Amino acid sequence: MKKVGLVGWRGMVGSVLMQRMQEEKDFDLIEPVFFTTSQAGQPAPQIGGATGSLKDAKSIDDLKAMDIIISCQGGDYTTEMFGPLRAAGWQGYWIDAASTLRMQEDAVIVLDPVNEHVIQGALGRGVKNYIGGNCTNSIMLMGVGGLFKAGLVEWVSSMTYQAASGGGANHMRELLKGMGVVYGAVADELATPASAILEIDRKVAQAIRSDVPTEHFGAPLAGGLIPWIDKQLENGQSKEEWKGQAEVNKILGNASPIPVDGLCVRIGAMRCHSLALTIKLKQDLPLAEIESLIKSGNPWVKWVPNDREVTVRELTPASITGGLQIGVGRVRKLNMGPQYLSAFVIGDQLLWGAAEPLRRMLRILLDR
Ligand SMILES: NC(=O)C1=CN([C@@H]2O[C@H](COP(=O)(O)OP(=O)(O)OC[C@H]3O[C@@H](n4cnc5c(N)ncnc54)[C@H](OP(=O)(O)O)[C@@H]3O)[C@@H](O)[C@H]2O)C=CC1
Ligand SMILES: N[C@@H](CC(=O)OP(=O)(O)O)C(=O)O
Repeated sequence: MKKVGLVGWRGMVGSVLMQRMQEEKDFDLIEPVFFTTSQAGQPAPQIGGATGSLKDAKSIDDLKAMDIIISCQGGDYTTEMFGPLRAAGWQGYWIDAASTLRMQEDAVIVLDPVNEHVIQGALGRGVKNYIGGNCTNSIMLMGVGGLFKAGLVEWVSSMTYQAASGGGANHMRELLKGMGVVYGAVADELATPASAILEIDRKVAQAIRSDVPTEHFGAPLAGGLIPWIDKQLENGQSKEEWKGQAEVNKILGNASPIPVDGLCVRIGAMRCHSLALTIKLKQDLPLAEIESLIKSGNPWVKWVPNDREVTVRELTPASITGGLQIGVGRVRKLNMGPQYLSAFVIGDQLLWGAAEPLRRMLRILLDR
């Protein structure tokens, strides 16, 4: 059995990965070894039949003993450990959630329902680094990958609605605390049906400006939104926006890049990322054909007809969160012309957005 080193297993992405690996019985196929950057020597978790103690995730010798390493520990860890580990002669497979290595020549961005051909080609060439994509990009491609596969996409404008979980556990907590602060500011008035709505609104605005915590997001998210995610680049894009075109084309293995651009916005959802897409198709196709191409993209596409009642029930974080289905709906032709299509795509940011592509890459390696 392959020795698989698990780094970052107790973080948010790592915990979702552990859950999925247990559900899919992946631990039956591996010898798991749990690592930590902070708790070396403490007992390993009771996951997947592991015994013994936690290994030091900074020990090159311990890491070198692994056939495969999966890291959900974050970019700083990858930056610190990956180079020295390879320099020490380690030849194993590195599977990672962090963005650090994504764009490197010797790394593949993994999303096998969309790019298994790219992954298999790279395995054949002896590539050893397999990195999960940015959550928004993975969710978009899981949603409308069928259109890309058919070679129909001329360009995509993608406006995102990204959940708090993209920032990590502390960001989710901050959102919830902020919601509590907003509610608390007007709890008495809400209990009194006769209270004046403008007074409630004034107090809420005051609470959002002054009292909602901003330590992690840098601005109040509860009751609002933040139209910037990640660093600022010189061309005016945010880093999150830059990843769209760079990663989507790398995932697809495109020789000539398809333009992908838009604005990335943080909203007060917990763990579902959504995207409102404008897609320019290379040709005018009937909607029924477009629907069948999108549905044929992969088995996780949940097609939601462009109908009010079903959309508000099925194409929402409340419906999608915690599951593997990727909702695709609001698909219609836009006024701009018959080749212009709208689509709304929504998925769980921690599943297809982070943990699931890594888990499936492990299975691809184990099945070889
Ligand atoms: N968040 C996301 O949605 C996405 C994240 N990623 C990547 O995954 C990386 C990890 O993200 P995420 O899982 O959100 O990070 P977390 O902050 O939840 O976890 C990272 C590490 O923090 C340490 N840690 C310290 N205190 C605690 C605690 N109380 N509970 C759990 N862990 C603790 C753990 O390491 P130790 O055991 O060594 O102390 C853990 O592995 C990101 O940096 C990013 O590179 C990629 C795509 C999406
Ligand atoms: N930046 C994403 C989450 C993330 O970790 O992305 P990446 O893996 O590309 O750094 C978000 O905030 O929603």
